[in-house]
Amino acid sequence: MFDTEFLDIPALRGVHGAVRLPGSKSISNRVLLLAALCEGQTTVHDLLDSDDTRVMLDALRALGCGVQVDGTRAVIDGLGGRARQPAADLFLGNAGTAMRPLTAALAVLGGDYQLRGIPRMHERPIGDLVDALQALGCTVDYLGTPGYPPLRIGQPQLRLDQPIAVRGDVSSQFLTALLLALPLAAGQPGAQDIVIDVVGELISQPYVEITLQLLARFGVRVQRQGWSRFTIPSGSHYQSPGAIHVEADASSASYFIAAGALSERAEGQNGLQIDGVGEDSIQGDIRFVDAARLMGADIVSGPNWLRVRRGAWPLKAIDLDCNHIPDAAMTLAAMALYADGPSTLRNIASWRVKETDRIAAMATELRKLGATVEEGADYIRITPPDPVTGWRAASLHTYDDHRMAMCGSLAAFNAACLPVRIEDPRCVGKTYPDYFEALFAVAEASVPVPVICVDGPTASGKGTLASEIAHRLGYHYLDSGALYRLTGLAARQAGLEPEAVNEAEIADLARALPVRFGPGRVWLAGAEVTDAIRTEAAGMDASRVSAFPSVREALLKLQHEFARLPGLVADGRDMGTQVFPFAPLKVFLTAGAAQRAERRHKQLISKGISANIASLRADLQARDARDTHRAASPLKAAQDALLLDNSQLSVDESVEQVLAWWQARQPFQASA
Ligand SMILES: Nc1ncnc2c1ncn2[C@@H]1O[C@H](COP(=O)(O)OP(=O)(O)O)[C@@H](O)[C@H]1O
Ligand SMILES: Nc1ccn([C@@H]2O[C@H](COP(=O)(O)OP(=O)(O)O)[C@@H](O)[C@H]2O)c(=O)n1
Repeated sequence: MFDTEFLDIPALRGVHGAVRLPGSKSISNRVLLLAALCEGQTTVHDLLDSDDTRVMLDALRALGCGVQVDGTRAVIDGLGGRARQPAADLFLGNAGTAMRPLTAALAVLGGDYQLRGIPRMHERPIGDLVDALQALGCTVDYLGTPGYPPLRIGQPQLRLDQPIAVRGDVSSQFLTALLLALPLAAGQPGAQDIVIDVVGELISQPYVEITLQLLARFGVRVQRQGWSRFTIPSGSHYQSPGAIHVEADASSASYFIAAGALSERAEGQNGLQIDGVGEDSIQGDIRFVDAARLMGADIVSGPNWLRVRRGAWPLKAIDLDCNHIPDAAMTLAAMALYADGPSTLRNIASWRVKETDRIAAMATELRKLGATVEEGADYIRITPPDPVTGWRAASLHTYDDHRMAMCGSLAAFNAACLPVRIEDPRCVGKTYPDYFEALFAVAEASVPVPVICVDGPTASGKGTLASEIAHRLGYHYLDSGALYRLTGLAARQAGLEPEAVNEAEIADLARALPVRFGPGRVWLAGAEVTDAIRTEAAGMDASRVSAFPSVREALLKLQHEFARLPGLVADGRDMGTQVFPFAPLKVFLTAGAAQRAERRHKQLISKGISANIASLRADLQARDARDTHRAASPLKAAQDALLLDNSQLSVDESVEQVLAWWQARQPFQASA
């Protein structure tokens, strides 16, 4: 997951290959609650691992439920219709799929519970559900603003002989919450059939359909008359199905369907394969496929998969009632940027009460990209920018809303080849923590991937600076010196002295270096050598093998492979002069020999290695001399490099300076 302040996505040409989607949020949280309420143990496979599911799991633990999670597999010991903890204070973040059904289930079970979330959760209405629960005898009180969480739940005096009325035109989650909770009462001795009447037109019916299907999996068959009356038969009770698989998330699929439809078609490529969900999915958002087809996407489907590529181009503008796909419809708004005229998405009033006011947010951000946007109480109309001259490089605010961030990434497919900045990319953690990684794994940039080079003499702080810049930008990091150190070590292991007579053999080793990098660690031929390549002797060997032109040539391809989306920071001696000569920012980092010797001394002492400053200084000057005077790629500043002497600067000051240089070269307007 990208944990950076912002993420810059270079312009993208297309996507190809295959992507496997994470589990559905709606199904995951419903299944977790049902598994907790039922009798027996349930193993949940392919569970989504995200902020919202973590919130639900924590709540279930707080209620005394046995919960074991191992990646995407969870084993839940059902409570058998009783909360084991009669009192609890539950923090539910911004997860509507946890707040609503837990409120209903706990209100029906009774106890002393408080349910709260982040400030935005306290602005999301829940009054219609509370009204319905109070009418049937539950005790639910507001702890803050009436009509909104936080809530306090007490003991109920249930009256279930009359039909229960619930509004269906604000959020279908209220009905879902009651449908999940009331079977807990239907199984009690002497209980009658429980009838729920929906007041107003029920929106988001497909989500209710998911609820009904999952209830059936847990042994409760609800009878439905149209979409207005639901009957839970007396005697219903929850029974574990033993094991259950969560389908991949159809809403998450929408971003890749859109990306496939926006991709330039290339010879020999067969579009993007999306695994984990097919057109026969039980999730309502799969109907996004039809909407994407209306806009021109070329989509085929099989059991549990979809394949997408560009069909009509530009996309066709649409005028569509999106009530049946409220979440995925946001993706249509992003696709509308590429249409042949204005597109109107209607009947989307529910957008206003989601993670943020999504109509207002979408209008503001699409305007920044150059679109003309009209918004109404329950619709949005988007006129796309001129494909070549109308686009702007925008820094998109994401409102702590995962879908705003994922939709924003689709702006990177613009033909003007402008990058797009996504602020707070971490917000995708709500439903799809690895969204950007998944996108970058299948995406191809339409411009060279941005590279920042940091070259300079030994112990000037290149590694420290470059890895911190990479961390701050979410870029990959290449420690090119490590490749020479690895080559030196591989030569030693093969019994080869780093001398000219062995150059050809050492170059052969370098060409097929069996190396693997992990965060802060490195392996050579399967054995970890993170520390072994850091000794001064290994540094000296590295310096010697690096003087051989054929070794440098052999390592070139490997170094180029590090330049992957979204970008790279590379440190070494010749990053800016030889390896990445077209890099948009080159920094030549220096510091006085005395300071460098002192830093290296401190670094070694802190690792428990004894060292002498005078001999370190002599060594580094010898290394400087060899690196500077060798014929092959000598150490020197590229002509267009910016010089940074950090003798008197702290690490932070150096980092801020380089970030400021980088920002100054970006085309983004600051976000208001
Ligand atoms: N600007 C700086 N001020 C003070 N110490 C620094 C600075 N930059 C790096 N250092 C320290 O100097 C040591 C050597 O830095 P390193 O990044 O390993 O250098 P290089 O990669 O250039 O050989 C490290 O212990 C690091 O913390
Ligand atoms: N791009 C690079 C990186 C390192 N090197 C060589 O490899 C040796 C080890 O690199 P390093 O970056 O780990 O070394 P230090 O700067 O930490 O001493 C250096 O002394 C250079 O001689 C190179 O020639 N070209």
